[in-house]
Amino acid sequence: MKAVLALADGRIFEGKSFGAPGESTGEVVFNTAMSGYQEVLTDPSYKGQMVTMTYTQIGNTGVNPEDVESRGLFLSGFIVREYMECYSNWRATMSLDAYLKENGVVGIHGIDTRALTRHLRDKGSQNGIISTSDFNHESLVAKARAIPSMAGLDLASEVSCDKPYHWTEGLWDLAGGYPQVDPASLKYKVVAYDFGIKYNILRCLVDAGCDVTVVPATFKAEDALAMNPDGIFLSNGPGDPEPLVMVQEELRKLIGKKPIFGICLGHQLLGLALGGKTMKLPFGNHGSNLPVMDMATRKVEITAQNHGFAVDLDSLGDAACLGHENLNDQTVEGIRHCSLPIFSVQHHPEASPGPHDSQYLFSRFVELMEKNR
Ligand SMILES: NC(=O)CC[C@H](N)C(=O)O
Repeated sequence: MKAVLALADGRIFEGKSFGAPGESTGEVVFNTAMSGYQEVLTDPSYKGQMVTMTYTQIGNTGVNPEDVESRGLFLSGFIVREYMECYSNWRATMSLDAYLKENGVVGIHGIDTRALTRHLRDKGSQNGIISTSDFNHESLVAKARAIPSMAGLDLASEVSCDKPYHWTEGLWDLAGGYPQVDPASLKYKVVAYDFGIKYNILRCLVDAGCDVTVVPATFKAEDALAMNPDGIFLSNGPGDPEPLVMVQEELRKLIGKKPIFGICLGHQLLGLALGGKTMKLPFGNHGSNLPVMDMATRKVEITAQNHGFAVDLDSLGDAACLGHENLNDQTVEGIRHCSLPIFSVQHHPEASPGPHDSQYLFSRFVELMEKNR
């Protein structure tokens, strides 16, 4: 079946349908990870976006029930060069096409994803539409133009959990899969704010010795403090951090009370709570091969990233200093409070998918909690 991708600026890509048929809109972004498409698909931070993979063949390893980063698929479209229906992997239980159909995600394959990526890189991320029913270019472009910009959108509250829950699953290994860890062996009580949290963050926290209670995005600071945690964690999530004003207000009440660690949207919200500003990047960083420097050690790590917004360092004044720097575009990759045990990173130390270079950050959080007990 035919499918068409139309961008708001009028660029058209004609290809074939895979996954669910229908029509879907979102901000089109490119991801440069060479593997891990299932983790990309289940990352809630992609809500409201359509993802194109720069890697050429997608689907080869099928889909399995274990490599999921959340309870579902939140992205609005998936765009690939060559979809491989014939999959092979000992863990696979179904094809990618069947998985996308089952989850209602519209896909398109057989298009020139290199041209699409270069276009987005030169012109910036923009809204688009994939359709398997309307092939009229003008009508499609008009529909793509009608959808709201990602800037200003509060999407985190749509993917957060409804009520608090306890997490005890540790990191996967070949011999035993995902272990259930005895909470009695976990030394540090952590309240993790869920703005669209990825499971592997929770697993990394457990692996570092944290007894984690996940709470909704709207959870009040006083309720978090009443749980007497050793530390507060702020998760990744979709959309623009700026409209989450209530969350920023609650975070302000936590600053100075407990050690805090934030990742991605959590990092951006922390920047805003500290009085800084965030901005939209032209096309952001989405991939698992992005170089970052830890300013404390001046070591370079290769990181997983998925973001379209960034913290503006100058706007923070003396409230925080640069903790990590992105070596590709020199954007703020992390901040560190000058006197309090508070830090955050824009990238993803939990990887999934991606390298594990940054996993030390979970130990850094634990060290802060140990010192401040
Ligand atoms: N992965 C994330 O947490 C993304 C944060 C935010 N939605 C951004 O695009 O920058």
